[in-house]
Amino acid sequence: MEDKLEAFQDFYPDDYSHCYGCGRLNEHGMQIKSYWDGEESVCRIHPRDYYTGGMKHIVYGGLIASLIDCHAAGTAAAAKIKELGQEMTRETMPRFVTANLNVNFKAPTPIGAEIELRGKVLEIKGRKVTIGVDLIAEGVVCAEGQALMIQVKETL
Ligand SMILES: CCCCCCCCCCCCCC(=O)SCCNC(=O)CCNC(=O)[C@H](O)C(C)(C)COP(=O)(O)OP(=O)(O)OC[C@H]1O[C@@H](n2cnc3c(N)ncnc32)[C@H](O)[C@@H]1OP(=O)(O)O
Repeated sequence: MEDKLEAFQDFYPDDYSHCYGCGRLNEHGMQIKSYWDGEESVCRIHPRDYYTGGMKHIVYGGLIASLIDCHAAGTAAAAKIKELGQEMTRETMPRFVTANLNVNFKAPTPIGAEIELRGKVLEIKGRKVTIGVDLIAEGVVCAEGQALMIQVKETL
């Protein structure tokens, strides 16, 4: 039976599905899944309890940056295809890589809590898409990120 395609990352073709953060074919990765929620994108994940950042009860900052990065990459692809007025398919989905990523760590992110990432499309300018992402745990915005994503030329 064919897999149910729903999340942005499910539309990445196999060759582009090995990312540690979002590749559905990376069995050791986080395999995050991002979706539209109105004009925003959303991703929810429960990081394993060994992703600790120094102290046992907080999440490692590098993981936080990875989550923001990969959610922004998926949101950029979904936003671009929406701008083009096309449907997401494995044939049409554009691929984006990170050119620049900034993260402000605002509060410790508790281990064990569900993390919600909420993405906003800030700008689409040709191949360049800028995404803002809030990382929220237990109702607190623990980190804010902004990513400049560039569309891979072969997928233009
Ligand atoms: C090939 C990789 C495949 C990945 C598949 C992903 C699948 C999904 C997985 C998701 C993975 C999750 C995410 C990950 O982890 S992705 C992994 C981490 N990221 C990378 O490894 C990317 C490495 N960098 C590159 O490959 C190239 O530099 C890219 C492709 C980004 C651009 O090189 P390219 O030759 O294509 O384009 P260009 O140089 O003509 O620039 C074009 C425009 O962009 C502007 N600009 C460029 N850089 C910057 C900057 N730092 N700040 C501000 N602006 C910048 C530039 O001024 C120009 O603007 P304009 O003059 O047009 O106005």
